[in-house]
Amino acid sequence: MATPETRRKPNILITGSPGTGKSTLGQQVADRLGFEFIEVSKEVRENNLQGEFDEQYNCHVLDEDKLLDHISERMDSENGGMVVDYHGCDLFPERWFDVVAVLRCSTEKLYDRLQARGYTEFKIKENVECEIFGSLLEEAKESYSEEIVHEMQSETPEQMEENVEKIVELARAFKNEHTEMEQ
Ligand SMILES: Nc1ncnc2c1ncn2[C@@H]1O[C@H](COP(=O)(O)OP(=O)(O)O)[C@@H](O)[C@H]1O
Repeated sequence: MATPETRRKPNILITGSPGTGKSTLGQQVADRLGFEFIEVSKEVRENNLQGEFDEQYNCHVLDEDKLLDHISERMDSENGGMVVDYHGCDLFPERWFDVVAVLRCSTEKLYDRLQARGYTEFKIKENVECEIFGSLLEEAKESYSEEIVHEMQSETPEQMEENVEKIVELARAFKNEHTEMEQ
């Protein structure tokens, strides 16, 4: 079972409230680094990892155990090089990640993005509140060592580009540190 000490390439988690830009950023980071991208919502849909239907949210809840089982082989591999995006982070084993990016966005922008997605007022309000309280940042800091948690603003295309660069840099720094240790 790989750990941050033994992994050849870093595993990267991109988290944040829905609509903050996780899947857009995750895909760009994976393309730049040649890493594999696990977009959790897509993985769940394509592999039937849903749990029960939630009437209030009008969607299926995630079956966390099924998801973890489904991705564990890739996440525990010594090779590393996985980019994962999900609007939660305390469900994953801490050993899986070397870099955790938490995306943040103003409530006005987030509201517009979620409305454009066709979310109900109820669901928009829940998600915007989650962002106002900084819930994901807190969850990330509680679940991972603070030095690997990076808060990033994701409101403009320029910030999207900066975030890609920053994560690519962090991934390279991880690789350099590990190569030095091996010498
Ligand atoms: N930094 C940003 N600048 C401009 N638009 C963005 C930014 N981040 C996300 N968006 C836009 O917001 C929408 C939601 O992004 P998405 O990546 O699907 O978010 P998430 O995966 O967090 O739900 C998309 O239309 C995307 O283009």
